[in-house]
Amino acid sequence: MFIEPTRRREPPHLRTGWIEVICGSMFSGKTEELIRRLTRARIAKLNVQIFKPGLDTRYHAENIVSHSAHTIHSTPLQTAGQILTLAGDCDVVGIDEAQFFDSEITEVVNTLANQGKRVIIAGLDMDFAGKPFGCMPQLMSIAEYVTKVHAICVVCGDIAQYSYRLVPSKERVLLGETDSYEARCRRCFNLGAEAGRKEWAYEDVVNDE
Ligand SMILES: Nc1ncnc2c1ncn2[C@@H]1O[C@H](COP(=O)(O)OP(=O)(O)O)[C@@H](O)[C@H]1O
Ligand SMILES: Cc1cn([C@H]2C[C@H](O)[C@@H](COP(=O)(O)O)O2)c(=O)[nH]c1=O
Ligand SMILES: [Zn+2]
Repeated sequence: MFIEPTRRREPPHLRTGWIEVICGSMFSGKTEELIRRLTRARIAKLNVQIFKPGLDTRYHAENIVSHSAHTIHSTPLQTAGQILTLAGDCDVVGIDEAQFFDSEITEVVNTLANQGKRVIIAGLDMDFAGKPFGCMPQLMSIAEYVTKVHAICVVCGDIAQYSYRLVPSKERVLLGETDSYEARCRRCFNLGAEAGRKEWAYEDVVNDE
């Protein structure tokens, strides 16, 4: 369980911000963990601002909603650069579905942390082909704290780190839920691919970078 650093007690001129990344497959509890940390920050009476990419409209146009229906209000944005303007003088910035933001997000979160803010980011570390997703490797590199959470493989019950796509699309971005994806362990993910239902070559995946 992630416990918040106690740097808040330091005098303002010594206080620094930092970056936390919560990553994993679909259904692994990234959003629940993000909401848990942001809720605790609010209980600590910190000023919290929460953002998500505008394209993620699956459950709600504005709210961040977990698969288990936990929810918290957020502001949907088109570009990462907008976060800098809208974060204002808040203490904590939360970002969900970070893999969908443009590459400027890395510079944006560094700037926020350098301003003394705590930045908590949740996102998919791998796409449906099992390849690193968009800006996530960069964000994990620059973060002070990285938490990888795991789902349960729906085939065998083992620990799952892959998001297995059930529908025949090779587009990297394809919004969906249990209708289109299931959590799978390494073995069951590879067995699915070998069975011929999922023969994704990396070159076939639309590279958005
Ligand atoms: N295969 C699965 N493994 C674990 N949890 C699952 C699975 N399928 C559905 N869930 C539900 O999803 C919740 C996690 O949802 P969420 O935080 O939105 O995950 P993520 O943001 O990583 O996709 C779990 O608490 C559980 O209720
Ligand atoms: C693997 C994968 C996922 N997506 C989409 C599917 C969902 O709409 C989100 C992930 O949501 P979650 O909160 O992590 O469950 O991303 C995608 O577009 N491409 C992919 O490869
Ligand atoms: Zn499995």
